[in-house]
Parts: sequence; C-alpha cells; structure tokens
Amino acid sequence: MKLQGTMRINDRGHLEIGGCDTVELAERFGTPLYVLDEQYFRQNCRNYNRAFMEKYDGEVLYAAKTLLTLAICRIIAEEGLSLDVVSGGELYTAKKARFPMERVYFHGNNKSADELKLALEYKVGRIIVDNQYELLMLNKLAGEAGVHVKIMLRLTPGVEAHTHEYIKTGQIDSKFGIVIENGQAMEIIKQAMALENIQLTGLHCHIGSQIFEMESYTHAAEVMLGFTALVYQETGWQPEEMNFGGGLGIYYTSADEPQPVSKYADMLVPAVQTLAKSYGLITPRVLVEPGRSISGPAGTTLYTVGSVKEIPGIRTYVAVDGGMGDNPRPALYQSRYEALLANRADQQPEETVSIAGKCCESGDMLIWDINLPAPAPGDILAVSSTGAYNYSMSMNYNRLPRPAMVLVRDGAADIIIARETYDDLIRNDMVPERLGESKVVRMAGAN
Ligand SMILES: Cc1ncc(COP(=O)(O)O)c(C=O)c1O
Ligand SMILES: N[C@@H](CCCC[NH3+])C(=O)O
Repeated sequence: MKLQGTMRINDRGHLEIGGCDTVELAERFGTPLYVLDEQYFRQNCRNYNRAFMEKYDGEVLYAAKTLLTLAICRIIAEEGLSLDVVSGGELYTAKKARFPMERVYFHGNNKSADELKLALEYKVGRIIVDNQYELLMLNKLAGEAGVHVKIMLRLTPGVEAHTHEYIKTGQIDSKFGIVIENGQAMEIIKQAMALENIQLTGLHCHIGSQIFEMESYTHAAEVMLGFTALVYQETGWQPEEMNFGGGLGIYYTSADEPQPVSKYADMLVPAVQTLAKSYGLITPRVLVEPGRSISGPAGTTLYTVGSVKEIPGIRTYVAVDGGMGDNPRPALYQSRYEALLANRADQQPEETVSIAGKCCESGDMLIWDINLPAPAPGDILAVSSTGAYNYSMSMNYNRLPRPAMVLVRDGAADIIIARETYDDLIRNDMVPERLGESKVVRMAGAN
C-alpha cells in the first residue's frame, strides 16, 4: 500500500496516521473505523486554494457528497472553500455547522419544492438549476418568497470523460443538465433571462469523476466557451462565472496516476482565458467543485480480520468485520483498493489472499487478490483512499451499524461521527398496535 499524507510505519511496526498508532485507534474506538487525516485533508484544500483562488482569483467548492459532517463543514469553512451541496440534508448539515450560506451552491437534478424553499430561506449563494421544470418552479417559489435568486444553469457539454460508465456525466444522454447540442440550452437561457425573480450569473458543467486526462477539461472549456459565444451573439448575455465541476482522479492503486491540482488549474484557467479572448468575451471567473481529490486520499478504514478460509489450490478468503456496508464502491463500480496489515506493517507480503466483507452477498468482496503477510484472526487491516464516497454512501444492509469516524492530527484522535448502536438501527421502527406487545400477550393467553 502506498503511504499517503501523514502515514508512516512506526518503530513498533504499526501503521501510524496523524501521529496516532492505528492499532491503538482500533483498540480504543473499535472496528470498522474510518480514520481521517486532518493535515492531509487540509493540505488538499490548500492545494486547490493556491492553484485556483490565489493564482487565478477563482473559487473552489468542496463537493459535500464525498464526505460531509458538521466537523468537515468547519474545516472547509476555515480553509476558505465554498460548498457544493445536492440535497436538503447536506444543506441542513452546513447550516447547522454555521457554514456561511453565501458560499453554498445548491445542485441536484431533482430538487424538491421543499428543498428549494429551504435554500431560499437560508439564502444560499447560488442555485445550480438542472432543468426547465426546476427553473420555472424556482422562479415561482422565489416570487412567493419575495426574493431575487442568483442561479447558474447546468449544461451537458457532450464531452467524453474516460472513466467508469456509472460516474461519467457530461455526455448528452445523461440525466443531468441541459443539452447544448440540440438547442435546448439556448432556449432555456433565453427563458431564464426573461424570468423576473431569477438572475442568471453563470453556466455550469461537470463531465465526470475519477478523471486523469486533463484534455477532457480543456475540451469542456472549448465547448462551453464556444457555446457562450453563440449565446452572446444571440442574446447579448454572457456569464460572469463558469463552473467546471469536479472530477480530478486520485490514487487508489498503482494503476492510477493522479495529476497535480496545479496542472489541472494551469491547463483549465488559461484555456478559458484564451478562448474568452478569442471570442471577444469577458473572461468568466472559473469555479471548480472537487470532492474526491480532497477527501478521498485523506481517509483510511481499519477492519479486524475474522475468519480466514483457505480453499486449497483455489483461494484464501480473509473476512473482515465490515465491507459493502461501509464501502459499497467495489460492489458498485468494481473499484480497486490497496491495503496492509496495520499491526504488521513492517512485514513483507507472503501470500495472495482476497478480502471478503461480512454482508450476505457474494459480491461483498473488498479486494480480490492482494499480497499480504499471511493474515490471521485479530489482525488489523487498513484500506487506504476511503475518504470519499465511503461513509457518505454507507448503508445498514444486514442491519450492520455504520462505523465511527475519527479525525487524527498530531497524535490526537477525536470522534467526528459516533458509531451507530443497535438502538440506532431500530430508532425509526414502528410497531402498529395490532402487532404490539399486548396482542402478543393476548394471543399467548388465548392459547
Ligand atoms: C456536479 C458535481 N460536482 C462535483 C462533483 C465532485 O466530483 P469529484 O468527487 O469527482 O471531484 C460531482 C460528482 O461527481 C458532481 O456530480
Ligand atoms: N459515487 C461515485 C462518484 C459519484 C460522482 C457523483 N457525481 C464514486 O464513488 O466513484
């Protein structure tokens, strides 16, 4: 496993993150346990700050969908980033964390009227309108609330991002956004301009996630600016700001070659500037909304090894106490991960094994064919790069409680998400009167 952020092997041969011995973390907080490296997370924020805000006066929105908690909101606010939220729940979390609402951008392809009303009540910075239905509903709701709302329109630029089928979003046949190519985007821009409670400030696109080819971004810039030139010609309107979404790829395994944030910025922003100039447009302020590349590499999940089952000549299954409940990505996208034994991190790999989760699904396999020192029950397995789309996509399948998350830094570990209890699992269960205790007693009596 590649050591990232503040990871190191200490002199006890244990994996250490943020100055904390992970074996001790596992003992103290139990497993599975999400461990978030605060210094690394902040470093990733600062890289974006430097590359886009300081150098080009742009704006960086952290994509909440990758990992959001009250504490994360505080860190994002402290680091001076803005926030991209996609639901009432994410918005509410930000509000409760006292995140500055003018720095919140509200996305989503099917925002409900209640969610839009909440966004208007909280006075979020921008609403990224995804479709015509939403545009008209928002105009009506803003009118009823007596406010004028700033929006951006999400467009589908028809750009091919070379990534997994389920996580590409910029192509024309997509549930997200308004198509440029067939004229729909032009029509809806004209419509938005005419609506009295709406102020159209900019355009947005997002081409996909886990992207390594920077050319995909410059291609998106070409399409977006080319289209802007047409819009300007036809309507006289041009965007003050242009949001190019997120998507920068991260390291999961040695097959991934992440590009530096500075390269991403230095390709995208000058491309926008040059294109704007060539079309005689004002240069729009460039916004990006990275998620995975901020939270992903800063997270590690610790598991305890349970059963180890060898099928001679075929495979050894090493089962851990978590799996698709806390990390559905391998089951959903065939994602690959690296891992090591945290309590024997100084030992050489000697066996090829496969790591199985504990859900009742054959597909609940965290890692196929990984080389490790022969794992035994009680070993602590650390899986890296689990900060993004793990906790945020976790579930209670098989009634497994969700793990806790600790934020580690300079030898201190603080819980930022408490471990769910069995009582949490039944908290929302209701038993109708006819199935209640008294009925059970009456039936027992009748017998
Ligand atoms: C609109 C939008 N913005 C930002 C992101 C964040 O993407 P990533 O986590 O790949 O940086 C996503 C998710 O892919 C998205 O759909
Ligand atoms: N959840 C996906 C990414 C979704 C992107 C959201 N637009 C993943 O884990 O890779």
